[in-house]
Amino acid sequence: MSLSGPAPFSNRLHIVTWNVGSATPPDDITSLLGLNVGDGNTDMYIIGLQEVNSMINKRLKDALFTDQWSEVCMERLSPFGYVLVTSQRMQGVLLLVFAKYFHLPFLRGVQTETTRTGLGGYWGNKGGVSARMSVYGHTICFLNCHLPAHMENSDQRMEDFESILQQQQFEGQAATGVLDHDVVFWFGDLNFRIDDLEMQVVKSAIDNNKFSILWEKDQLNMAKDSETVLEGFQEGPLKFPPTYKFDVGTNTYDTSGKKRKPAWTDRILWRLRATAPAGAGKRGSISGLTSGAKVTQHNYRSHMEFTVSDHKPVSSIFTLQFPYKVDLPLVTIIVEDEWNSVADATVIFKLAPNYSRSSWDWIGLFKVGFKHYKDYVGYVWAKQEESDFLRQEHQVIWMHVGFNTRIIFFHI
Ligand SMILES: O=P(O)(O)O[C@@H]1[C@H](O)[C@H](O)[C@@H](OP(=O)(O)O)[C@H](OP(=O)(O)O)[C@H]1O
Repeated sequence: MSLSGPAPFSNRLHIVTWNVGSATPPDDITSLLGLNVGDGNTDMYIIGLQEVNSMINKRLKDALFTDQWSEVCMERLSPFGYVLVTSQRMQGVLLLVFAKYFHLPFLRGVQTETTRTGLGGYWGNKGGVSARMSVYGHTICFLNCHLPAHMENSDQRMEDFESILQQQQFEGQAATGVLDHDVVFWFGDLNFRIDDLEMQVVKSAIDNNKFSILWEKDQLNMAKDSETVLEGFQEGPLKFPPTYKFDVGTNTYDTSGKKRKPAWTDRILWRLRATAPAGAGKRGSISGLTSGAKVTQHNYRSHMEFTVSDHKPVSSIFTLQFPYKVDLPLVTIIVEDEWNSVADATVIFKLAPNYSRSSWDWIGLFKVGFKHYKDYVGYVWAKQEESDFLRQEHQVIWMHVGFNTRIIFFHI
């Protein structure tokens, strides 16, 4: 581990949650991703969807991704240098985590979890999917939930959230449960409603931009006062109109026979792990290192322009700051020269002393603009021969590769 001086390290995250209501993706999601207004400084995109249709996308050859939403997100983000780091799907609940390709060597311990809570835990129409990783040495967990619908199920939503937290356990020492991570982002169609107030009162508050009248009757805000599991979770002010429920294709609240009361069902919250008091043992010392972690929310908004679903998408941009950065690569790849022939296609790699090799390690050759880690042009196994044990440098040679562009990664 290296402490690279006093300068804090910061990461810009763009998080989206959207219940897409089984719709096919709209042609253009540029504004949802802020690609039209951004300064290109976003480090990671985290996209949590609910009610994704399971229809197989025949255009996609790679069997890994079988839905149009993953494809459209990859198509939009890869030209900007974002690569899908991991994804997790549980029926309609989908989580996609993208990062700028040059961060990849420093995103480690990537794991995902799923928890079904529908039909008493047997059906994945409701529940949570998560992805965790360490980012330059700091543990982060992203949890995308779709909690039960309907006004009267507020307690059930809290119970399901607790059971998702209990059931999601990751391997390894650094962080085993969701709340053990340095930072947690919790988002999704959490399905909380606005209690008590009559439809007319809610609609008039919305029409007159007086959202604060509704805040205190929002079930999630109310639950924050009484539920211990919500301690430490923070959320920015809801300064956008409730994102549910709209007539599809319009910006008009539900005119169907169901007449659902508008609600902020779609939310993005975050939580910093509490720092253990001094002398609290091993955990305490880990916490000591992360005590300067800071999350700044730059915006929290809905996107009214998207009408394919009965929900509007919600997005938020955050800066994450940590007091230090672990930026020593486990593997250094050295390409000495331009490759002009197959014979030149040689790469030397050096491993950090603390890196324990696996026979599954491979080195991939990627085109600039690659979409995910299996999107390689070619790969070779980073095999370890007995005679290699004492060597610090190792060499691999590619055969049969094209020589257009290249990015090389060691896959752990
Ligand atoms: O698709 P699922 O997981 O089974 O759950 C449905 C989903 O949450 C819909 O949003 C909801 O419709 P509303 O948003 O209109 O309430 C529907 O309620 P419903 O049974 O009243 O149609 C739920 O059953």
